[in-house]
Amino acid sequence: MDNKELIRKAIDGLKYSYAPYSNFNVSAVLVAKDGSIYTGCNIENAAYTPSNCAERTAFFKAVSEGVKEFETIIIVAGKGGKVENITAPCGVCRQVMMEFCDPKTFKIILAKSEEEYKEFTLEELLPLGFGPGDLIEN
Ligand SMILES: O=c1ccn([C@H]2C[C@H](O)[C@@H](CO)O2)c(=O)[nH]1
Ligand SMILES: [Zn+2]
Repeated sequence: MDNKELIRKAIDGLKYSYAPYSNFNVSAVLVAKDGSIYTGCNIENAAYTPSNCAERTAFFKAVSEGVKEFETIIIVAGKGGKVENITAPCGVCRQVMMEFCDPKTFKIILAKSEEEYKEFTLEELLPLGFGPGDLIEN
């Protein structure tokens, strides 16, 4: 899938976002190195803290199925499912990305539409990140 198709898939996934408290809908499409694709939406909770971001939903779906090498994530978001701006991943999600992705090559695409998007590496969004390499000798 090219970037446009991936962004379309992310926008389509906004309909699954469960966000009755913030009304801020987020959808992510995670592309693994083997070509497989994992979607994710934010899932809120009446107790608030159990809420999960769209990005982590996608990562945890993939890892729970044995997939741990990733190339790209596409993120779209907006109040009431209307995407008006690009939205960057929260710090917790950036840290989860750091666990499984090469900060120099993992691409984070923040999209407003199929035509308008910005692309970053994980390193750009999480400079000097702390990751597995700091604990495990490779
Ligand atoms: O990058 C982001 C930012 C926020 N959220 C979710 C968490 C919560 O459900 C709602 C408002 O913060 O948006 C995400 O899923 N991803
Ligand atoms: Zn997050």
